[in-house]
Parts: sequence; structure tokens; C-alpha cells
Amino acid sequence: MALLNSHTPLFSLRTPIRRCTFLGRTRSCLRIRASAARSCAIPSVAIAPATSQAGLSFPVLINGCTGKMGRAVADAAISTGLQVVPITFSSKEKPHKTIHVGSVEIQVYGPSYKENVLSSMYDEYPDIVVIDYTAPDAVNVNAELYCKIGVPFVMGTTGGDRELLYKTVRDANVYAVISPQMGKQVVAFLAAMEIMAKQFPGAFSGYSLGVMESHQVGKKDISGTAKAVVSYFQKLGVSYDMDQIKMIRDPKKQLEMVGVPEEYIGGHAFHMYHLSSPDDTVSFEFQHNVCGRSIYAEGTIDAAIFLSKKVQSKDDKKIYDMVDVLREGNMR
Ligand SMILES: NC(=O)C1=CN([C@@H]2O[C@H](COP(=O)(O)OP(=O)(O)OC[C@H]3O[C@@H](n4cnc5c(N)ncnc54)[C@H](O)[C@@H]3O)[C@@H](O)[C@H]2O)C=CC1
Ligand SMILES: O=C(O)C1=N[C@H](C(=O)O)C[C@H](O)C1
Repeated sequence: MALLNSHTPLFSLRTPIRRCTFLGRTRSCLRIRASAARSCAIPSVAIAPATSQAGLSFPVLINGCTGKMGRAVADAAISTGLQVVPITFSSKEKPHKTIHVGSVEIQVYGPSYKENVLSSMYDEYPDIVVIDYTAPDAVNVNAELYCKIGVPFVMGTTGGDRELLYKTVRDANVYAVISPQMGKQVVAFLAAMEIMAKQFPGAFSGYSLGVMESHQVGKKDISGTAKAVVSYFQKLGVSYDMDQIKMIRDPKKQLEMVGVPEEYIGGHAFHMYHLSSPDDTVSFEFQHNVCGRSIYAEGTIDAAIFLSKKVQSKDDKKIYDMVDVLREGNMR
């Protein structure tokens, strides 16, 4: 594999995986009755009170429940006792489509209803937090909508024009947590990289870097997390372009070369970074390998709880990342 050179010790890309039991946590008795509306009128939504830890119950609208992360977050929100508003959006008009998450029937609204439905939800639930797990090409348009309405949101979706995203949120002065990586342990690694880059800029000048990331075949964009790590390596003096990141989306290679367990070919995020000194006598390797999606779902719920508290306390700071969430240290 090109990532490894002849001086590279033969480290195994197979990392033992401990199965996550997050979604096996005690489920709350939350019951949500979706509107029986079968028309495309804005639904009336009945939300029963959640039985959850004190202070943790507020409504969340998950945009992208039709997708894998949206569903994982909806499951995690229900497990936590948050009130999942039984509405989600999609990129296509899908009249009458509903999806089920646990006992919750979620109605899917197409683009032409998005603004009216969301603004009426915000009127009805002023303490609502939106969670976005959609697609890179939806990031900016969705953020513009949330900002127009003024609703706080957690942006987990990667890609899009990130500078524009921040500008949109800054200009609208809306509360948001934005992070391409919600897995708290991975975020801690990113934070450590940031500290190293700040304290020892140029420490790896002259070193060469190889980066490989492997994700499920449906992931279109380069890993946002790998880009963040590369940005720190650049500050550490490494010369490397983002488009050099090697993306692996071929399930056969993932099984045989990367060592992804077969049951996680449809949902994994393996990242490997290899640094070599100019004379190849010194090398460093970093890996973070995630199977499944529960680590992100769990972090996303923490981010939503964090954001809800910031909104309630009318904090002066409006835009946060996952390092802010970690620093606050009030994760469940
Ligand atoms: N921040 C984090 O920790 C993580 C971020 N992600 C990111 O989340 C995003 C979604 O990932 P997955 O759920 O795996 O993808 P997915 O493809 O399974 O789901 C995305 C869903 O969004 C829907 N969608 C597309 N455009 C939309 C729009 N304009 N409005 C509403 N819905 C729309 C699609 O129909 C699809 O159902 C990706 O950008 C991925 O990189 C994924 C995992 C962790
Ligand atoms: O699409 C994914 O799956 C993931 N996307 C995020 C990214 O692009 O960094 C986080 C993680 O890699 C999973």
C-alpha cells in the first residue's frame, strides 16, 4: 500500500473493535403521536412529555432522518428522553411519506414545505434544536434556512462551503454547534493535535505525510475529519494538499487491505496518518478507526443538550464546536 514505505514497521490495520452498547441503553417511555395528516398541510404535532433526566427534555427536529446518521441520532434521542419532533425533510418531494423510528412515525416533507413547516415548528416549540445530517450539497442551503428562521442547530453534515457556513451563522447571530466529527474521543484527539500545532508550529517540517481514509461506499466527500487533522499537520510544517488524501470506498479493498470487519462495511470510518522524516529514519503513525455510528449519535445528543443550555442561558457566544462541548465536561 502506498501509504506505507519500506521503513514502515508492519503495523496491523486491523484494530480490535469493542462493540458499542450505546443503543442498548435503557429506553425512555417517550411516546410521540405524529399528526395523522396525510396531506401536505403543516401538521399539528402532539408530543407527550418525555420521562428523562431533569433538564434534558427539549424538542429536537432531526433533518435527514431518512439517512443513516439521522436515524441513528433519532434512536439515540429517543433513548435519552429527548422529544423527537415527528417531522423531517428530504431533498425530493415525497408526499405522504413517513418513516418509523421506534414507535415514532416521522413525516417526511419535501423542499417546498421546508420553510413553512420549520417556522411553524419553531413557533410552536421555541426551545427546539434542529440537528442536521443531510448531504454536503445541502449544508449551505439548510444553514441559510435555519438562520433565516433563527432556530438553533447542530450541523453534523460535512462538506459544502464551510467558510460560507460560518459567515451565514455569524451574520444571523444564531446559536449553532458545527463539527465534522461528533465522536467525543476522536474530538479529543483533534484537540490534542490543535494544541500540538499551536505550541510547536513547524515541528514536523520536512516530514512527508500519507493519509488514507476508508468509509462506506455511499460517502461522497473526503472525510471532514481527515481534512481537520491535515490542517493541523500543515501548521506543524508538513507540506500536503487535501486532494492527496486517499479515499477508499471499495468494499473489497476495505475488507482485504484496510481490515474493516465485514459487518461494518456499510458503516465505518477508518483514518490512518503516516509521517516519515526526510531521511526515512523516523516515522509516526496515527489511526482512529470507528465501526458503526453510535459514537457520533451519542456525541450529537451531547452537542444538542449543550446547545439547548447555551440558548436557555442566553450565552453571548453563539457558534461552538465539539471541543467546546468536551470542555464544558457535562456530557452524559
Ligand atoms: N459529524 C459527524 O460526526 C458525522 C458526520 N457525518 C456526515 O453526515 C452526513 C450524512 O451522513 P449519512 O447519514 O451517513 O448519509 P446518508 O446518505 O445515509 O443520509 C443522508 C440523508 O440526507 C438526505 N438528504 C439529502 N439532501 C437533503 C436535503 N437537502 N434535505 C433533507 N435531507 C436531505 C438523503 O436523502 C439521505 O437520506 C454526511 O455529510 C456525513 O459525512 C456522518 C457521520 C458522522
Ligand atoms: O460520513 C461518515 O460516515 C463520516 N463522516 C465524518 C467525516 O467526514 O469526517 C465523520 C466520520 O468520518 C464519519
